[in-house]
Amino acid sequence: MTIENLSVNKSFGGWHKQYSHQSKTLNCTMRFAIYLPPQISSGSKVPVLYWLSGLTCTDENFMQKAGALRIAAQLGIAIVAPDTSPRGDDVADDEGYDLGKGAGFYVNATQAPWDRHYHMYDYVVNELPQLIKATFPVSNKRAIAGHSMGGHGALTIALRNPERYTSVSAFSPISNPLNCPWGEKAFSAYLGKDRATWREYDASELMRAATQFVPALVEQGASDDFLTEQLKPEALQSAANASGYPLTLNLHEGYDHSYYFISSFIEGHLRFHAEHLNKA
Ligand SMILES: N[C@@H](CCC(=O)N[C@@H](CS)C(=O)NCC(=O)O)C(=O)O
Repeated sequence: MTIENLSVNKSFGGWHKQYSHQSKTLNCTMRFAIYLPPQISSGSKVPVLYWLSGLTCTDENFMQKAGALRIAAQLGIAIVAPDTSPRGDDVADDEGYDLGKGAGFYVNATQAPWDRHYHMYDYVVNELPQLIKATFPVSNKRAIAGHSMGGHGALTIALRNPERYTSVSAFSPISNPLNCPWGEKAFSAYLGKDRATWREYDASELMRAATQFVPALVEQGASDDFLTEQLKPEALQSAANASGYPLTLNLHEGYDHSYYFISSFIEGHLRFHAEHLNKA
């Protein structure tokens, strides 16, 4: 496992770093970012929050715009931000911003031409955490969070792997991709026509059937342009009610879909994760 360091920036006493590596799972070269808090200087192993970004993003959007690093430094949490899809000239793409590069949807594609590279589910669940553990001073404690498409990714990954994550949170997640245009377009392409195969990537379906619980926190802006057609947090709430899932869903008057919204509430999410990551 060779990885190459691309950048280092000291920030709030810790370090923001970007790396590239050859991913076996995605069959291409990938970039990710990690924030290492100051606590690693004393030889401590720190827990990790994985952040999954939304459509059109790379590893950079969250690290530059969310205002998370000051709080992560205080709390002693590392943050890992992967890219949102496989990358490279030989990777299949689409003209739309909501399919192909920048839009991997955190699934394992089964349909050509996408199945050659688009295995973001396995990358985030298996390969990336193994690489992070082998390379950085991190403990086995892991949490996961994300925005929009990344909120869908974080919720579905935590719901399917409850033993791996202490907590999950999301901003403006695509909560019911089976029943929205973004989800229908991406899942038809990546997973094919059989909608039965889509269910394992739908947060509301998974939450409704859940028997093992990972504490979940969701933030949603009431003035988000995507709220009614694409995001459907009411489907997630009704699923949580059905299974008794420990979901806290907060709706915020006037906030939209942007990083202005995320940066307004990120501190609460980091503190929520710290509380669960620091439990024995
Ligand atoms: N039509 C929009 C949709 C993309 C969008 O809103 N992306 C969100 C995630 S779903 C985002 O985080 N954009 C990058 C940013 O704000 O830094 C665009 O192409 O700009």
